[in-house]
Amino acid sequence: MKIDKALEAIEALGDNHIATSATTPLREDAFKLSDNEKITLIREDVKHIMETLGLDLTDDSLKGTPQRVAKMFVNEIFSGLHPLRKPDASTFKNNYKYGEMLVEKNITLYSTCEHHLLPIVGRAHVAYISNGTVVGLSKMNRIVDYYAKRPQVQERLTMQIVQDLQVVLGTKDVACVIDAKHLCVNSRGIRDIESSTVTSEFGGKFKEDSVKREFLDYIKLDTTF
Ligand SMILES: Nc1nc2c(ncn2[C@@H]2O[C@H](COP(=O)(O)OP(=O)(O)OP(=O)(O)O)[C@@H](O)[C@H]2O)c(=O)[nH]1
Ligand SMILES: [Zn+2]
Repeated sequence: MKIDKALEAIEALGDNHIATSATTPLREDAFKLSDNEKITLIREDVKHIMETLGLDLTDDSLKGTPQRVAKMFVNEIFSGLHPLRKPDASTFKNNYKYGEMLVEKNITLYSTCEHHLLPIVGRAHVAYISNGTVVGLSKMNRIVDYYAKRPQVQERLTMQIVQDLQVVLGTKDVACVIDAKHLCVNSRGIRDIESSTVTSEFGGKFKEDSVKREFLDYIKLDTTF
């Protein structure tokens, strides 16, 4: 069942290469190799990088690194590239007729900057106003995590979260704010440890000043992460 769903998703991608700017740029053959085949190839690539740097891969502490990094790329930090891993977002009818904004705030976010392959660490805040459908709370955290587990730019990540929830909930009234630190800015290059990046996407009613303000008041950006 899940495989059929994944194949559908892969086909949809195939027809939609250019799509919107919020689509992760993927090759047409992105899912031809199995995860295990990818791990084997990446292991050799990491080994090559380490050897080129002059490291002795017979050392007890280093010898497992290529396999460890390959597994981490495929199964963990870039696992959200695979449509098969998209979370099932259980939805329910809004029988209790809750008509106000729902905010899931301070969602822990770990992603990877696609320019340097260094961590992005921060918080995502997601909100929606139901038009008859509600989604399980944890599913919002899961959707954030799924898109975060890709090489990302923060702008695209923010838009992907909103666009996905708009489909799941059948409404444009969805918003997301992300406040995150990019280690490529904090730990290398300009090495500005204090700066963080805020991005936002406001759909439907969230474009209205009063609704946007209510959401921003709820989340009162907490910069302690
Ligand atoms: N817009 C955007 N830029 C990002 C994001 N993550 C990293 N970057 C930036 O991507 C840019 C890449 O610029 P380059 O000049 O090619 O890279 P670089 O020589 O390593 O640049 P420095 O980081 O300034 O040393 C840098 O300015 C990064 O700060 C992101 O999520 N969104
Ligand atoms: Zn970067």
